[in-house]
Amino acid sequence: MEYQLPRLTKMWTHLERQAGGQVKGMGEKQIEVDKRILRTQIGALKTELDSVRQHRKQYRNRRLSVPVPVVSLVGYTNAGKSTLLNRLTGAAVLAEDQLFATLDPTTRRVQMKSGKEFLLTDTVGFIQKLPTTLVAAFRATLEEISESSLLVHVVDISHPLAEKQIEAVEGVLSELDVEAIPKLMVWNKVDNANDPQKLKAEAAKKNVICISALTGDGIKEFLDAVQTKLKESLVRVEAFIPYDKGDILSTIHQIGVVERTEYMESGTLVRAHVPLPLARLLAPMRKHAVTAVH
Ligand SMILES: Nc1nc2c(ncn2[C@@H]2O[C@H](COP(=O)(O)OP(=O)(O)OP(=O)(O)O)[C@@H](O)[C@H]2O)c(=O)[nH]1
Ligand SMILES: [Mg+2]
Repeated sequence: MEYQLPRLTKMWTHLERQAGGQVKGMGEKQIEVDKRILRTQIGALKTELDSVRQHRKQYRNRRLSVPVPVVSLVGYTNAGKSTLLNRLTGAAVLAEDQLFATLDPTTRRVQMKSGKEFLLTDTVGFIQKLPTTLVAAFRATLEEISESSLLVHVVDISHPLAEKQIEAVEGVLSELDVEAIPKLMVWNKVDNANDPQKLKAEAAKKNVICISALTGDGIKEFLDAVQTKLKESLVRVEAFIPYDKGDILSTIHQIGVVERTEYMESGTLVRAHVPLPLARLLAPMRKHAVTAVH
């Protein structure tokens, strides 16, 4: 609509022509009315975007209290992100969690066979040459990408312009300031490719995972790769957990890798590798660790 606004001018000149120049300024008036309607609609949409933004922020804050790593699916529109999310919902490894389902409809909790878990989030698809004003609008839904532990870039490798789409996605990502977040590239729709075997050989060389969200091909490899990447992004912490915070200790065991625990008089001293959100949550207890050691 913002794009349309300054381009309305020429739309009504035919009215004047039809009237044979009798009613000069007729089109002019109509343009003003149209502009007013557009401005009202733009205003309403902006208010709505703001409330979406607020909502998602609340989701994120609530998620922080359950510090499971968040994995975001990003990629060009139509790459198969939503299909992949849904495929995982159907897989045995995934536990649909009511809590999260109500928290955020585009986020699912995935539980691995190892017992580890993560949240998988679907995002809006990217497109080429996104106008700057649109980037701003999308930002509301894309903000949470920047808080993920891992970005999974889903590519429709069967698309003739796959290379260009990859570039476009990387371009948008660079605008979102997420360079520091680990990434995993996934070539989707291998079932649709001319030579799936050749593609898989090529992918193996590039550390890319080949999947078909449609047939389920490669899903196990995908989950393994996510697991490995998440492990690599863990942060080493040492914290003192008081006995009345036993739930935190079990969370550490559940989503982190525990190196050492030492039971002390008033709590447990634990050394572990944990996802960044959990490390943040443990920050106040890490101070205690210093006093406990000395
Ligand atoms: N052949 C084939 N088709 C697939 C595969 N995965 C997804 N599709 C199809 O691709 C189309 C787009 O899938 P979506 O999951 O909606 O794509 P998306 O990335 O979520 O798209 P946006 O939400 O627009 O960004 C659908 O028609 C899917 O059925 C796959 O592995 N193989
Ligand atoms: Mg989608």
